Amino acid sequence: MNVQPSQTVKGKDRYKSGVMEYRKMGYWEPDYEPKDTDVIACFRVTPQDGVDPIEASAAVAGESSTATWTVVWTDRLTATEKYRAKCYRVDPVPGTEGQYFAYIAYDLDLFEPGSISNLTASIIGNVFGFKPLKALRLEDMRLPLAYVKTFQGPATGIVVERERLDKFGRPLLGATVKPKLGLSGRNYGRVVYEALKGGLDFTKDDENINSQPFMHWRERFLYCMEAVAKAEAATGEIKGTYLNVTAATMEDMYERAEFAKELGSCIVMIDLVIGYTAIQSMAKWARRNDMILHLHRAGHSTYTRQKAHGVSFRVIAKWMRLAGVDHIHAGTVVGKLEGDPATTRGYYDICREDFNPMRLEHGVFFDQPWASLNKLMPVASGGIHAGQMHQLLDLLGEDVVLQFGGGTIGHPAGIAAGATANRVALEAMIFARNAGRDYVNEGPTILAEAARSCTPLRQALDVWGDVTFNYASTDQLDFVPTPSVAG
Ligand SMILES: O=C(COP(=O)(O)O)[C@H](O)[C@H](O)COP(=O)(O)O
Ligand SMILES: [Mg+2]
Repeated sequence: MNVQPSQTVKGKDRYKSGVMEYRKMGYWEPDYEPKDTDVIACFRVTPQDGVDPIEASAAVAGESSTATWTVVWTDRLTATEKYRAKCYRVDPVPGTEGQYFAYIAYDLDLFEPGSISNLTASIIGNVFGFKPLKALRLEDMRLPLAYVKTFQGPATGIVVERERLDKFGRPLLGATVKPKLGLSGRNYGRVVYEALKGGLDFTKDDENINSQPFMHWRERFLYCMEAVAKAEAATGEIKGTYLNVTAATMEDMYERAEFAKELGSCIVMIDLVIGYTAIQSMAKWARRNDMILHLHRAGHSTYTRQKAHGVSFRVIAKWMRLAGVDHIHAGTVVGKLEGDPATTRGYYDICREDFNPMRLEHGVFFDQPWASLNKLMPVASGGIHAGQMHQLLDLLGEDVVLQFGGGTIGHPAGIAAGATANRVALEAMIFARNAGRDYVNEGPTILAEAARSCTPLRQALDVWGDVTFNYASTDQLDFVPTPSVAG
């Protein structure tokens, strides 16, 4: 592919009525140097057959900022050179035919401060349906410091969460109550009590538990908080249960969250499907009310999982850190759901670092400052069990919630035994790590040693020790971008 110089039409020809290619309208500017205050997006563009990649990329810049399909004279009433997004670099995706990484810079004034809805209405607004493109994926974004500063960020943050829970030096342990649907409030509360008493720090509602005929929300909240209080009394530890306040309206969500607070809960939960504005509203509520806010990423795989089309989860993670949730499901690598190790590592870094350096090997395309926004606790959940503890600690680190739903509740000796197995496995692994042992390679031995004096752990290893989910990932990093060939 040849380098194409700027083709922006200058002078009065630029505003002559009619259709003009996007690259001629000023949306392809290979000499443009992004400003520190620009928002930058990297898209994976798959043009239709016969469509020039530079023109396709310029069109993405145009349609996600100021352009329409034809020249409009009203551009001249604005500072159009400033407001036009500029595609300044296009690289072929190495090893993949017909796909290109397009880098686009947006002036900060195009965005309302502190609004994910406004940001996304531009960046992923119309452009994903644009006919000359076969597919489009938002791979990553660089959010400038000046913009990051306009967001609240995580309501509580990892440091304060640990202080409130009085738990340090190890991952937190949780479990999703199963079955997902159908339990009555009283039976549900029993699961919560058993799991917390057995050694977990948290239990949680599943993404689709709201207020159904078999258990209305108040019933669930009452039984769950009774279970938390009893488990705290029995163990002397602080416990929590993520009460899912997801509902049809903001008013309903506030009502549920207020009730959770009234009952003494330290945490509430929402689902990603409630939408960006609702998430930001709940984050502000959580900050005002000293609550931890857990986000389940329900629905994300509909647009994050396919490499060629949609939005990478690393971008969703960035948006959610800005939006202000405290927990986010970010993948397990070894569990039942999609999670390439290198890609997942990138997500975890986005949640937990104060500054993300560009790390192409983890899919992170840009340096990203976080301006001291609180850190976001990643949550690993989905088909994990005690036999993987060494791998989980190695892959995911210490600031993470490990959630074993089936891997607690499905234990042959019952829920409390399942929780104990997980707690003992975790503490044995942390102890081995802190004692300087090679816990990754010796992991199975360390677990077997611990299981000698812990029957629940032995039973868990007997049942699940060999369970793995080995499938090809659909969202692997297939590239280390080479220097630009067009820009
Ligand atoms: O119910 C579960 C896990 O249950 P279990 O522990 O029984 O498998 C969660 O909804 C998923 O993990 C979400 O996935 P993700 O965390 O990837 O968003
Ligand atoms: Mg679930």
